[in-house]
Amino acid sequence: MSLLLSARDLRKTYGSTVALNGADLDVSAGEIVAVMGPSGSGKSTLMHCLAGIVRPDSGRVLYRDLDVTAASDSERSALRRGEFGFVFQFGQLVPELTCVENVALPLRMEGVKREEAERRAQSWLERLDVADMARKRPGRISGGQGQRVAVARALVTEPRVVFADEPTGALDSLNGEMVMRLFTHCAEEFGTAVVLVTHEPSVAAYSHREVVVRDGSIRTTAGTL
Ligand SMILES: Nc1ncnc2c1ncn2[C@@H]1O[C@H](COP(=O)(O)OP(=O)(O)OP(=O)(O)O)[C@@H](O)[C@H]1O
Repeated sequence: MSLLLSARDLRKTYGSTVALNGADLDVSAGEIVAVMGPSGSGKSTLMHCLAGIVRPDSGRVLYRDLDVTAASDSERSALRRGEFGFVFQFGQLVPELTCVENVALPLRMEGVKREEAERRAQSWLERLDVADMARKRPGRISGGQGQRVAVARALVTEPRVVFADEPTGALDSLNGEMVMRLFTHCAEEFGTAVVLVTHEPSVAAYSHREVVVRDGSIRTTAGTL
């Protein structure tokens, strides 16, 4: 499978805290990579650098032919909107919008008409077994339901790369498996790459490759591919 993302020697400090200390990672199309490691080791910072949300102090991230680290803010936001999908732990759904409007939002931002965007959003809500929540606002549904709505929103644009920070953290094991099976399906069918941070070995078991971040760099890799 072709290489999509390539990070070399990423370094990032916050004041005197070293968050990344020379991290390297390659991610190919169709690959699910589980990023593991202790709290504070730099996992989220690594993901944010890969996704062009945080600019590293030094080092380089390439997405296909684009140097993400050197790209302008508008190029990076176009990349995030058009090519990437995100599932983060907290604060991801817009509270004033219904669930179906939340899922449709990335499509609306790309100029898709409301009716078509909501039809596509509804079909993803169905795949995640939260179709009944479509007309409710996020404050009226459970944390686990909200997490599945957020997964639907990340996948609705059929992104080339999904970045997911603990995507199954609020889910029971059956729903966690459902989300991981859906990621596996997207990887196999559409060549979607999935970079996910998890502490759960049962979730990491769905990945093709596990990487462990320690003290801001990748320390070990175990491959099953
Ligand atoms: N915006 C920030 N400002 C200051 N320090 C930060 C910031 N983001 C991260 N850090 C620090 O950088 C280090 C790495 O943080 P990061 O969130 O990447 O770790 P993590 O492995 O994702 O942790 P966790 O598993 O607890 O989410 C930590 O010491 C953290 O406190």
